[in-house]
Amino acid sequence: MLEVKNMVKTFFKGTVNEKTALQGVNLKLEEGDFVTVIGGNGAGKSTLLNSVAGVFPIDEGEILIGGNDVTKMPEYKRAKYIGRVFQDPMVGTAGNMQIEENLLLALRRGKKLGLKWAFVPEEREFFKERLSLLGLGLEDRLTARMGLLSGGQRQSITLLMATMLKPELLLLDEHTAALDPRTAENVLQLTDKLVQEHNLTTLMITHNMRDALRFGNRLIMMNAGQIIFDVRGDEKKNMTVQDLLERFSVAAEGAVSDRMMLAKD
Ligand SMILES: Nc1ncnc2c1ncn2[C@@H]1O[C@H](COP(=O)(O)OP(=O)(O)OP(=O)(O)O)[C@@H](O)[C@H]1O
Repeated sequence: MLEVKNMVKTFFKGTVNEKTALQGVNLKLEEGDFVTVIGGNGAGKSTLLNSVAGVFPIDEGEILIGGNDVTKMPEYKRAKYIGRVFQDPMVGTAGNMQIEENLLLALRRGKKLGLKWAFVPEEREFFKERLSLLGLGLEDRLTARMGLLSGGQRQSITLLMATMLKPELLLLDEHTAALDPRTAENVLQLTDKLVQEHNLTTLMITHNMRDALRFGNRLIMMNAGQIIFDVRGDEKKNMTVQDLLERFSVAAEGAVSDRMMLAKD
């Protein structure tokens, strides 16, 4: 589903600010793998997701999504394979458009919309059905402006949109970090439900080690642009936050970031 081979990314190459953010990353995800990604600040987690999404070109290596070599494919073309949700709830949806218009955009992704915003009745029914999954009563507010909704409501709709046409790959970059704890938990539960329901291959960055252990079938830990730990299945299930911290301090010579420590409980 996703294969990353020897990926290298250096920012500001040849200048005093040169920074190698990814130092030969290799990663292979099987269909339905739900992988949580942890690591300290500046470890390269976002750069990994951004490189896969094609936000910038990589310096070395190869990226294959669903068997297609996308290494040199521009971001807008790669978008047909990828669903993304970012940290900022304002980014994934258009605030000045209605809920149903946003959903229609997601449903017709990659197709020409034409001049008319003609809804087929079945599409409205489908949107209502999908929105009712959220348990937020939004199925009765199809024509409400997205900008009027709370961060959690917007992030939930962004998730629905990102998964509406089953993507080959779902990329979640700390998508609950800007939400209050209760809302974050609801959005995480929704994420898990959608990932299981559609058997989505998923990479989810989180700073919360408990969440990294609770969700997904596999966990990778990054440090200094490399994957330093990759654990799955029962071994992951049986791990504790303390085990993770120990792994991290051994591999990263004690460089456990403050945010990771804070996210311990
Ligand atoms: N667009 C960019 N331009 C320049 N440098 C960048 C850019 N994106 C990331 N970097 C640098 O690359 C390194 C890795 O950053 P990245 O954002 O991938 O880390 P991260 O693990 O996601 O960290 P955090 O948890 O703090 O978000 C850092 O040194 C960062 O400053």
